[in-house]
Amino acid sequence: MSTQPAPAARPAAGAPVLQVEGLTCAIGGAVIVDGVGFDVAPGEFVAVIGPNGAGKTSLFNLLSGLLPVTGGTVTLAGADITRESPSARARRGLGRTFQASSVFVGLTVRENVRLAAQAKLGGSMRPWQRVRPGDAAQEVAGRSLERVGLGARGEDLAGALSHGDKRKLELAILLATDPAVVLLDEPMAGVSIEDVAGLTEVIASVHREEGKTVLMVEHHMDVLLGLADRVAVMHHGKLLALDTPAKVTSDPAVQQAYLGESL
Ligand SMILES: Nc1ncnc2c1ncn2[C@@H]1O[C@H](COP(=O)(O)OP(=O)(O)OP(=O)(O)O)[C@@H](O)[C@H]1O
Repeated sequence: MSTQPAPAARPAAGAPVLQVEGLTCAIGGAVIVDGVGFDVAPGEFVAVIGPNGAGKTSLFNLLSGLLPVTGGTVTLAGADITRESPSARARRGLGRTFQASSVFVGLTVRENVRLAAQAKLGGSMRPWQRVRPGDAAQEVAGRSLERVGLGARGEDLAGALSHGDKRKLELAILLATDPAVVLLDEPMAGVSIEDVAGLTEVIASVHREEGKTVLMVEHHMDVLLGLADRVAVMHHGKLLALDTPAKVTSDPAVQQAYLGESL
């Protein structure tokens, strides 16, 4: 394993941090993502919406390298990453959360974050590693937990957290790897109504105060309206619209795509 921390993705001045061109994925005769193209500026917040089965998660899987690209390109900070492995993309600063919760429930909250920090710093992935004073991974873990409002829960088992707090923990794990571009796949999925506002505020502050570029799949437009600079609408694997939340919600083609579902 390399002992050098990977450099964060940094585009040339004025250039997009993420460029997607003609992105296509055909599996077994079905085209699940079809010629999708868009640019994302550094620090921008782009929401990705669309009816069920529209291709939102598949788009994220293509961006993070979990699905094979069969056409088109993905460029991160000027580097063509289309054929790179998920871990190579992560080292370049492309971070990702998943629709389903993915924390180690048998480890403490702090250990979960510390593991990610250790991996980023090029150290061991052993959760039982002895912590020394001034330990960099421990400090990163502490800062990341404070960042998401879990500073007081570090010694609790991750399995004891509420679903909403597990989502915050996933965000802290992601932040510990210091990604430049963050892909959040339905971070509100399964979160109770009471927890949605708190989680929304955490995501907003991470975006606003740390200048992270965020792409977020989300079904609820009310959550997105206050967060997103632009909204990308997927439909049948294609990019149907990409515009401000107000323009997208009043777009007749988008309303037609959502016929029978709430926008
Ligand atoms: N690995 C795969 N192999 C074959 N088909 C797939 C694969 N992954 C996704 N699909 C198909 O691609 C289409 C898009 O799925 P995807 O999960 O990307 O949609 P989505 O917009 O994220 O939906 P939802 O909002 O329900 O999560 C679906 O028809 C799905 O069955």
